[in-house]
Amino acid sequence: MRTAYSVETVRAAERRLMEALPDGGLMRRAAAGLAVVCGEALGRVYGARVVLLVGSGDNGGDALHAGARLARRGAGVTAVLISPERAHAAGLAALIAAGGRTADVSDTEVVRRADLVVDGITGIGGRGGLRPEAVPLARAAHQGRGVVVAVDLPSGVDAGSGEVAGEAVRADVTVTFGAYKPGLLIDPGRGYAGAVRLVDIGLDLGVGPGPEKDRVPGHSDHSGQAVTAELEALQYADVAALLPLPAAESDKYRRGVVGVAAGSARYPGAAVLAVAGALRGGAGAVRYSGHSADAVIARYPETLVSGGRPSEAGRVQAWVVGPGLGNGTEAQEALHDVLASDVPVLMDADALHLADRDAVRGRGAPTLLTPHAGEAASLLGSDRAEIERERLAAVRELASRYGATVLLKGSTTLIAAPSGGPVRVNATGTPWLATAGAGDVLSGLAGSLLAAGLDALDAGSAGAYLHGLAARHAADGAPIGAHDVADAIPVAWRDVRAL
Ligand SMILES: NC(=O)C1=CN([C@@H]2O[C@H](COP(=O)(O)OP(=O)(O)OC[C@H]3O[C@@H](n4cnc5c(N)ncnc54)[C@H](OP(=O)(O)O)[C@@H]3O)[C@@H](O)[C@H]2O)[C@@H](O)CC1
Ligand SMILES: Nc1ncnc2c1ncn2[C@@H]1O[C@H](COP(=O)(O)OP(=O)(O)O)[C@@H](O)[C@H]1O
Ligand SMILES: [K+]
Repeated sequence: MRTAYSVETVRAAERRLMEALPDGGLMRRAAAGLAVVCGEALGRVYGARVVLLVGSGDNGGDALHAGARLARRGAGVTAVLISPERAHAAGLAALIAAGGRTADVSDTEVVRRADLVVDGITGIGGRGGLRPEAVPLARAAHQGRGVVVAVDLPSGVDAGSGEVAGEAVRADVTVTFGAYKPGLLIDPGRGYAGAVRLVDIGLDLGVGPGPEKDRVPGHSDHSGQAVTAELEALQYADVAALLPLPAAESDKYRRGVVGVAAGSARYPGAAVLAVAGALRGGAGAVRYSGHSADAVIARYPETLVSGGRPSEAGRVQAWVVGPGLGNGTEAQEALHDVLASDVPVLMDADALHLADRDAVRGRGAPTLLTPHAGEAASLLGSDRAEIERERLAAVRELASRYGATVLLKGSTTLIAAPSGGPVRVNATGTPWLATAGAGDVLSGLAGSLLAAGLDALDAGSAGAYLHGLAARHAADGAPIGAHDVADAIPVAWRDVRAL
């Protein structure tokens, strides 16, 4: 499990550690790790042209100390000081003592010519996008020939949310200290970070190795304070441990039956795609209820179809409702039946528009909502752009309002439980997944995992993981249709289980 912590949590852990270390000791650790990654990025340090973009806080101090190390190894190091009078004094002295020099903030040419640009404008203390004086430097770094290494996080990215208000540095590599920050894992910030390298500076966040310990919410650190991760990203091994596997005594019913209430005369394809996902999600059988039975059977003859209402379809262990359902009376009846059932329900697409909030909140069994940003915006009375800017806040707000687990789709997929706790983030997707019907496949897949017995948070996050991985396998650099994603789900399972 990869975890990210809030800025407040990281700062508190830093304070505790700083008290135990000599003055400047923590920054020297950070700078040493940063210099190692810079050296790797350069390949050959001796004779390289290194430019440091130095802001007025400790982030600039890290850059200056790392620059001093590179200068001692024979690099030509120039520090562009954005506020010369406020630059980190000890860092600047170390750089000058090591033979480095300074340049004026207007000198974008030196940035353009550098082999390596180290972005130390702002770290976790940054607020808002880059200020105007820093923008030309960030642009020059992007346009120049050198590799860009961001210190702690790309300047201009909000550490807590990934929001980018205005411009931000585009890094090839980000060297982050002590713990991942949410802004490195959530778009748009994630898109600015490049490859993220975590440097251990000895912070104690109460996090041990292995997924079990990481998963304990409110795990206690040395000071006795509860430390809860802000975000969790499942890794291969975590997903492998969650996947339902048939045992010797399994039969199709014991593996779980998933019901799919989807499709309409107008949108039969959505039913076919949801069933396609459901058949590959680990349930032993898929029941289909609705008006697209002929289309479903034609493509997937193994489906148990019924043309009546979901309440007449027979026993299932979880329902998927919504894709292509439409909004007529029959759609409302189907949704009513499904919500009245005592099994977990995944609601997607039209079901999200039709559902009454109190009906969802009042359910005894778990509910998983899977909106994309547009659907989330209409549920929250907001607009799509705002949801995409502040995904973390949006998914938490929805989970709390609906008393349900919410999976917010998009370039970054986030899954939040109604009880709070760490939000899951999934990064296996690819922009090739932005294709019509891909969400229908996900709803079937995650619903099938629910029917097989996973809880809503695990079903959503393991489903999103497999879905993204399947898309990567299917696309492999070329456009794909949603059915290709469904076809590649077994490849993704094998990939995860191969560990
Ligand atoms: N704490 C520790 O133990 C350790 C911390 N470490 C390092 O310290 C970093 C945190 O340092 P920090 O707290 O000094 O804040 P930092 O990120 O440098 O930025 C604040 C400065 O930037 C300015 N500024 C703000 N917004 C801006 C904007 N949009 N555009 C431009 N400028 C802006 C703001 O100026 P002001 O608002 O006062 O005018 C203020 O002066 C952390 O990320 C890590 O790298 C490591 O060494 C490990 C040990
Ligand atoms: N830029 C992107 N990068 C990665 N995944 C994406 C991107 N855009 C969309 N997706 C994923 O593609 C799927 C699209 O689902 P959705 O928006 O519901 O489409 P549809 O309604 O056509 O099925 C979701 O799983 C979403 O997370
Ligand atoms: K930075």
